[in-house]
Amino acid sequence: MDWIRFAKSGKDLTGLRGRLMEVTQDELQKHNKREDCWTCIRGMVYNVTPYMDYHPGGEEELMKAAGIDGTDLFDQVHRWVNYESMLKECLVGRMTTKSATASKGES
Ligand code: HEM
Repeated sequence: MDWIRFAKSGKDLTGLRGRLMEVTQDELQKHNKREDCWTCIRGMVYNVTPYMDYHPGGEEELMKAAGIDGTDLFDQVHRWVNYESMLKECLVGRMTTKSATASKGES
């Protein structure tokens, strides 16, 4: 099956059942493994774990952006790729604008 069909198959690709969350830097960094991989592109955080096997550039390349802001890496290779449309079902949420210190102690 190709990625677009897989992504539209109705599976819960983020594990969040469609809910979006505000993602802190700390949280993003935790998801830096092959089996649990998030990356951030232009402020939006995506769970790219299900996309791993489908990425035309391969797993190793995609893993370079694991748990970090992958915008620069992404732009260096393929600025024109429509990731927003491709990864719509993988959207976890937006990076929080709060600084790590400001959000400490908040629940
Ligand atoms: C996270 C979202 C990403 C998406 C949706 C994505 C999507 C794609 C797509 C659609 C292609 C094929 C492009 C084409 O043939 O014109 C591709 C190729 C490639 N991607 Fe990504 N990519 C992502 C992230 C990354 C990152 C972070 C890197 C590097 C660190 C990367 C490295 C590459 C490389 C090296 C190729 C192969 C280029 C080639 O052989 O022609 N990608 N990617």
